[in-house]
Amino acid sequence: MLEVQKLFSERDDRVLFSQLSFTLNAGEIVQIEGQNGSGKTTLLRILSGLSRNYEGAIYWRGEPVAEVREQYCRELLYFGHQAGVKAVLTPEENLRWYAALSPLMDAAGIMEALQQVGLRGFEDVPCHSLSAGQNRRVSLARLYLSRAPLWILDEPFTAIDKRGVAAKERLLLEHARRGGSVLLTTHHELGIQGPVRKINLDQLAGTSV
Ligand SMILES: Nc1ncnc2c1ncn2[C@@H]1O[C@H](COP(=O)(O)OP(=O)(O)OP(=O)(O)O)[C@@H](O)[C@H]1O
Repeated sequence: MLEVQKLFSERDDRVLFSQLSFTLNAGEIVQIEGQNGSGKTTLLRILSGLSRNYEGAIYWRGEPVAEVREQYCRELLYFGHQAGVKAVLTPEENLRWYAALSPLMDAAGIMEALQQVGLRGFEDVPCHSLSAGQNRRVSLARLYLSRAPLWILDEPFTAIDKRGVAAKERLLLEHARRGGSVLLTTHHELGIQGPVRKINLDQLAGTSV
């Protein structure tokens, strides 16, 4: 589904990765590993179309991403470092806003999604009154609503407690079993028993995998 060829990126004259090539297939979960500052977020931002700071080629369903950008963005769910939640809105309003932006979000499932992330009872509370972990949970609730085939998730488990992490890991596995693909970074050791492939930027920058 997603193919990366000979990707090169540098920051402040420091090469983060070069000649980085890999494929993310349907039904696969790929974890990008690497030490702090190795370029994981940079890579995910490039693949999400948020950064053009790269050389190399990115293909979506066999087509250069630049030529199918609209379709690619529609089929992509990106979860970044920031919770991406509007503080003045409630959890329910935030999810309705997301659903209005994406045709691949199931607005009818919002209350169930809030239940799944443990936020029933908080649906009407402005997000500025919620904790950091609860705000991350509002954003993570999008995973329960999304029918986007490609999930790119940057540190999705930050500030999430153990039970929450286990539930999200199950969700990633279900997504892969339905034929979806997941590309994620996490410093947390994944407990997923399934199709997880790892790419270590420390070891593999400059090579093909
Ligand atoms: N806004 C920025 N301006 C300039 N350089 C930056 C910026 N953000 C990151 N960098 C540089 O790019 C490099 C890669 O950063 P990146 O955030 O991709 O690393 P990471 O592997 O995700 O790190 P972490 O595990 O700490 O989240 C870092 O060494 C940093 O010096």
